Amino acid sequence: MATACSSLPDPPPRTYFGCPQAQTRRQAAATKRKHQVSSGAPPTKRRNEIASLSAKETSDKETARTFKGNVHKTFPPKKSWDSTGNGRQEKPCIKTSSLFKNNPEIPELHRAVVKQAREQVFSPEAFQELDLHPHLISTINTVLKMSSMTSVQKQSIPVLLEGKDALVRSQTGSGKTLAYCIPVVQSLQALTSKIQRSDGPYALILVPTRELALQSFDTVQKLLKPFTWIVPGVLMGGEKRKSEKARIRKGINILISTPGRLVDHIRSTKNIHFSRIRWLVVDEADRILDLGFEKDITVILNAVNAECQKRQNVLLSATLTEGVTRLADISLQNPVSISVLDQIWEQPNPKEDTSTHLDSFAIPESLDQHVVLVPSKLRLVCLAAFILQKCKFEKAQKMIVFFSSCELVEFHYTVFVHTLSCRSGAPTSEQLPSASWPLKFLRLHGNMEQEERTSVFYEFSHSRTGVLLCTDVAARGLDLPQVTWIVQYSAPSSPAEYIHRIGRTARIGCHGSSLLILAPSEAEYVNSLSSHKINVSEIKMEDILAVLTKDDCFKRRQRGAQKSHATDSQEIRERATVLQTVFEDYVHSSERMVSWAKKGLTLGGRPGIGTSLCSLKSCSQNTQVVWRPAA
Ligand SMILES: Nc1ncnc2c1ncn2[C@@H]1O[C@H](COP(=O)(O)OP(=O)(O)OP(=O)(O)O)[C@@H](O)[C@H]1O
Repeated sequence: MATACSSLPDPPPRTYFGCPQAQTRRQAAATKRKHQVSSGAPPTKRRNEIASLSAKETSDKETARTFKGNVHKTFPPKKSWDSTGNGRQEKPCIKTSSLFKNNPEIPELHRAVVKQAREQVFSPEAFQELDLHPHLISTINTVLKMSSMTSVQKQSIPVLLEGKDALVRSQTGSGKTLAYCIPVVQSLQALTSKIQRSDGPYALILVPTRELALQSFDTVQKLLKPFTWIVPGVLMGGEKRKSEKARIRKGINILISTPGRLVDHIRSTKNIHFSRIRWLVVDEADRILDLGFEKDITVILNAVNAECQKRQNVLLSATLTEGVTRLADISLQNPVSISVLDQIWEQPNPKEDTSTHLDSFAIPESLDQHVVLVPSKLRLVCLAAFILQKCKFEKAQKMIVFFSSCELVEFHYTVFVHTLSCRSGAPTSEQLPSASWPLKFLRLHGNMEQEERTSVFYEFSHSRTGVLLCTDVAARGLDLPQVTWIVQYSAPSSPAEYIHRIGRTARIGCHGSSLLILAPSEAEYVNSLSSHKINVSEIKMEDILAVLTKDDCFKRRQRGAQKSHATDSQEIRERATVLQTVFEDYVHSSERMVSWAKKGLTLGGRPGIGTSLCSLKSCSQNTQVVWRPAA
């Protein structure tokens, strides 16, 4: 696997945590480093306090308090780093970054259980029952390998085949792409004067991101297999304008584009015209607006209206926001409104405020949603433990982790690749437990070159396992098969964002799960989700960290054959600290990594990352995080 960035330092690859001796050496080095950072040591007063307690007493008390979330105390006494001069050194007691100290209290979560909106994914009807060209039906059956329609397809396709405009709303992963692609292909192949490539666009499909453009293009291309005279094409940022201009000149009949790139061509490409447009489709309308493309959409609508008035318009969205309704008002004419919510939701209770109905989102029934409250300093180890638990100790899991910025993605990707991945050769039995899977990390964000974005997208799509670290670039409509877990490391900016992120799993009736990681001060967010009829159940942080006891890689190394008398929670705490030390050690292996960690912290990060990794001095401060929606 490629390293995160060619400009990054590339220390020798480590297999997991390496051998026990190497681990001890790293712990020692980390300890030494920390001792050298004089400001990182606890103040004298506190050290004296600590010295008056026995190590075990201290640890037990501290662990117990931490897991209750009420921590204001102490640290195991630090042994000095004592060189005897004969080459033997007294190994230090593991020095922690005070991971379990000075953390805010973890509040009890009291959430109201609400009735979630539900949609039936599949309808009993088959595509054969539609009035489609037989070759189109056989392509759906044999190329796409689909026979039954989903509910949204069952409701939308006949309406669109009748020539009406439509506003289509249905949950993530319910098959909206085919709900408009099938009618578009059916109507264009049936035109009496056969379409010529040089005619230019008959259908314009707007999607929010490049990956989604590729995905929709792929679907259209498959459907067009029997209708070779209709040429599809994709325009998206990141590609060479010159080659796009050449393709436009040759002719594209079904044009799929991101709004920004199309506006670019409207302004600068002579040969682009919309005089024959029959279809205008805005897919993922809510995401297009979220990304600030409203102005671009207006430019496109004006350009199309100027050349052609008579066409069919379709707007599709998983969530119905105010913006989508506004966009529907300006772009659709007498639309049919299609929603797949269960009957019970379609007839709102007269006593119920209708605004709650509008703000409620349908979530796939097969999606289990969880939340965990984690103090800032423990977030990184908690995330790592969760990844290990799911993707290393459990079979065939595929996970997406969402971050709020490209810098955070790059930072975590580099740290994880260099500390958790098995990159060089097969792991030895001592390093890894027998029932373990190799960990593969990928990352996807908007600052990557388009070529790499595309290749990561395809690699993750086709892989059965792996962990994709990404920004919301991956939340928008992407269909990444078999994703089993969605983790939100940075809180979403809105409930709609939450829905789109978790919607990358449990698609088309499959089972999936999600985990939202919140700081204790963000606990209120769970009630905000409840108000949108979204239910999450709590997982305790210590249950996630407990996975570290499954693997002796995380065991604190002691001199001689001393027996550990640690309680379970103390053992977990010590192992979390070993893991944290590995991360800190890696970050401190170069100035560049340290400054990168700080950058990640300032550009969209939270104090957790910085306090635990790049600023040992400030980590002794009790950091309270105020929830700010991710940008
Ligand atoms: N009738 C069908 N039978 C089986 N699979 C289907 C059917 N229709 C679509 N699919 C598959 O379901 C998956 C999800 O479809 P699609 O991406 O269109 O969902 P969506 O509703 O647009 O989701 P999102 O709102 O997240 O963009 C795709 O892999 C698609 O191939």
